[in-house]
Amino acid sequence: MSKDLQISGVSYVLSRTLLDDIEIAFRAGEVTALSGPSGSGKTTLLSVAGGLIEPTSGSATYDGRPMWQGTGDPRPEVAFVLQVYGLVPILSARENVSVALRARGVKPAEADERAEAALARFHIADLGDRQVEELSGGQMQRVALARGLCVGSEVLLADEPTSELDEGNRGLVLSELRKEADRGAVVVVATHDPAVVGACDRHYVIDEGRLTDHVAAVDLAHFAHPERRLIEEAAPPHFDEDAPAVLAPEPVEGEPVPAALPRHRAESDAAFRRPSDA
Ligand SMILES: Nc1ncnc2c1ncn2[C@@H]1O[C@H](COP(=O)(O)OP(=O)(O)OP(=O)(O)O)[C@@H](O)[C@H]1O
Repeated sequence: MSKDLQISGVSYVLSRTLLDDIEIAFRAGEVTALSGPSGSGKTTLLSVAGGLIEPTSGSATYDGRPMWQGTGDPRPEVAFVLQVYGLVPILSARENVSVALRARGVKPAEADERAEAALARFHIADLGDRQVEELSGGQMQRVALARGLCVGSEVLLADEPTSELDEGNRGLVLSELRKEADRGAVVVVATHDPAVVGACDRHYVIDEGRLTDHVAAVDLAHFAHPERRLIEEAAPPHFDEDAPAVLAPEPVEGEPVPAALPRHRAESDAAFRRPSDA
């Protein structure tokens, strides 16, 4: 049996539906990108996929076994790189990595040695003794990556692992994620970064908790404009289908009256079109 991470008919409902009948096979040996607008359900899907939360219906299974174990603890073969890092601020960078190994039964001396090597993978071996609370956001992100990747997990779920990194470090992270896939792991990366998506083997897009079926049409550049994202998070274009045209700018005395601007959602915004719109 292939060691894929199978998401079968997964829905997750709280006061509203956060995931709606998701069907994906995350393949072993591949790096898969998961993208979509902010709040579309990427983190929620990773949480179901890794066994942190129980789906309302459907299942996540790896190697034929359910990810949800009834406790919210992930299976031992799963590792996360969390969006908020999940580091212990008062521990050193090395200790933060080492505890993940010790929790998996690695003896302290060996865990420290492997932690050192994991930090070196992300070019932060020199920060090993530094308390995490003294690190920059990008440095913390690399510690979280070192911790996620050091355990040699079979399933690696990374939530926006490059959001704080410059181009050079992003390339480094991508090549390390690739190594994880090359040794046979399932690697899933939730990301807004087109460069990350471009480096992955497969790409799925979520919109309002649903998997879209027009992946090829996604305008990747859309995700790269933080200012545009901020505007759209305040008033997502796909939520206001019937919104009137944006108000015309104030007229300036002595100049022709300006025409109303076109609607915010442009025809080219395929990334945010629902499949039913196509
Ligand atoms: N515990 C919760 N209770 C209620 N709503 C929740 C809960 N967790 C998440 N949500 C909502 O579920 C939706 C999906 O959230 P999620 O974090 O999965 O999105 P995302 O695609 O990862 O977003 P981002 O790109 O901003 O990280 C959001 O509208 C969020 O507000």
